[in-house]
Amino acid sequence: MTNRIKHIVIVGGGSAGWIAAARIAAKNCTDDPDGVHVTLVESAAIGTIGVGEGTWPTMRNTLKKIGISETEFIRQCDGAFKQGAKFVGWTDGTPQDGYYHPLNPPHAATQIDLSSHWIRTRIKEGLDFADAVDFQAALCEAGRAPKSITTPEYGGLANYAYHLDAVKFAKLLSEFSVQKLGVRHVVDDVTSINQSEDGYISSIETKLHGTIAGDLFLDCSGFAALMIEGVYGVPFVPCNDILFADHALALQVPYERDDAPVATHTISTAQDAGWIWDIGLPTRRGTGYVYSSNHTSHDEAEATLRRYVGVIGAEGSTRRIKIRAGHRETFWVKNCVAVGLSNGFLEPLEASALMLIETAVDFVADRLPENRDSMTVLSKQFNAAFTHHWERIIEFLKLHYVLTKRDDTAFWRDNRNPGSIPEGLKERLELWRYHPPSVQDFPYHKEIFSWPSYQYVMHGMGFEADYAALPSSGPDEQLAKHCFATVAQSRQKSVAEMPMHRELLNKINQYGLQPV
Ligand SMILES: Cc1cc2nc3c(=O)[nH]c(=O)nc-3n(C[C@H](O)[C@H](O)[C@H](O)COP(=O)(O)OP(=O)(O)OC[C@H]3O[C@@H](n4cnc5c(N)ncnc54)[C@H](O)[C@@H]3O)c2cc1C
Repeated sequence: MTNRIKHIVIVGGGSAGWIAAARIAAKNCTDDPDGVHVTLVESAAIGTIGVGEGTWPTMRNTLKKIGISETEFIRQCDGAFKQGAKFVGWTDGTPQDGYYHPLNPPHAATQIDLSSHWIRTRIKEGLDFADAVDFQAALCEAGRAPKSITTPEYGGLANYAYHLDAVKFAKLLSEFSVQKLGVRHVVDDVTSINQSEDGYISSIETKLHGTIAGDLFLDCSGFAALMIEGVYGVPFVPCNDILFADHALALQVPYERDDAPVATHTISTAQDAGWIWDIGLPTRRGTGYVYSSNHTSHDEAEATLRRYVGVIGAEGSTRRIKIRAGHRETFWVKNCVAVGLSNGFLEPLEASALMLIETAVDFVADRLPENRDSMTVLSKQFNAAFTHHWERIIEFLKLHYVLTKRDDTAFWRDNRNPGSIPEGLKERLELWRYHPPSVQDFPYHKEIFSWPSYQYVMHGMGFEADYAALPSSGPDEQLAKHCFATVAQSRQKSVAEMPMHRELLNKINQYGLQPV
């Protein structure tokens, strides 16, 4: 067979490059010298973005497939468990304004939709949607872990993801890929890229290592987008008319005491011109203000972040990162696939960037093209999938802004301007006024944010729904009552039985989890 795809060249050694190298090698490389092999080239001079500390639960599967133990991951990456996000001050900005978007779906999700029953009964009792339909928000509020030390690796009582140190994560993946999976690591600058007559990339030129040839090239070069933009000139599709944040200011904060609680959810607190993330790792917190420079100055943003962290963070220095919200028009051209920031980037409101990297890498690793013919078909599927993913993620992030009732600053008022709301979201919100978001609204089999996420955000933000026409009596009502009672019990039981998050992390660092 001519044009067999054997040599994969990855340019870039950030999270995208190393997740790709590890997954592709773990799945496809063997000792056969004539088989598939992977080379990763990264510049020593051009750093990685170095932030990106929240994952989705998909990371558990990714790490398992790569072959890294969960204990090692937690130890090496300063890792912690993430059970969702708490949004503070997003709805009306009053002191009691806060809701959870947990990672567990609502209870008995395949049998009943609890939305209308919650509106009819529980809401009157002052029970938040997330608390009424699942126990995980209670675990977060109590600082309890999603599993215990005897739970096997990658398993849990509750669904969970991770908080991690991005620089340590890239280092772990790099060492594992080189030592255990046979990935060739070249530290060098890519100076130019060569194409053959048919437009396919044939090789890259490096400063010290000369020419490196390949059959399939992954552009993981971050915002530089060396191949997807540099070679193929694929246009960038901006969405700053929908999502206004254009800068992030990051600041690491120490704990006041070594035994201070570690939050088991990301805290996202609304501000005058954006929002602040707060992520708890065992040894420090990572915080940052994501803001629109059209609605505040850089100095005021710095002051806002420093006010939020207080004296404990006063010594730390901030790092400003520009956000160019949007994505490529197309993502896989000929034998070049853009993965990570070269593919696109949005403000990290629901921490979906690493998940998109995993989605892209799953696609390539699990169905590595055999030859150029199959690559053409796969690239069409990949491009269709990523066009869909970006459209839907933009809508989901915008949902958090559209449902606000805040009127206090131009940032929040501008966000509700109908001209800034995608038509697809407007349409679906109209439907969801009378029917809760359901699986039928998300027909794509690998949806990034599906109906449970929409329900948590919409009900969390007090979306005004009219579900009066939905069944409210008979078997449906009985089942709903039973579900609410079961959730109330599991809320109490899980909070009583699960260890405190920091206690579990200490134990994992000392003894380790049970290997799978
Ligand atoms: C403020 C902020 C917060 C974020 N928070 C989250 C989060 O909570 N969750 C989440 O999932 N994601 C988050 N992200 C996104 C996440 O950080 C990135 O998606 C992820 O790190 C992937 O980056 P990357 O590997 O594509 O690019 P980078 O980390 O920028 O790596 C680019 C690589 O390309 C190499 N390179 C570039 N040019 C050359 C050249 N000429 N020759 C050789 N090598 C070259 C560099 O050396 C580097 O190794 C956040 C991003 C930002 C900005």
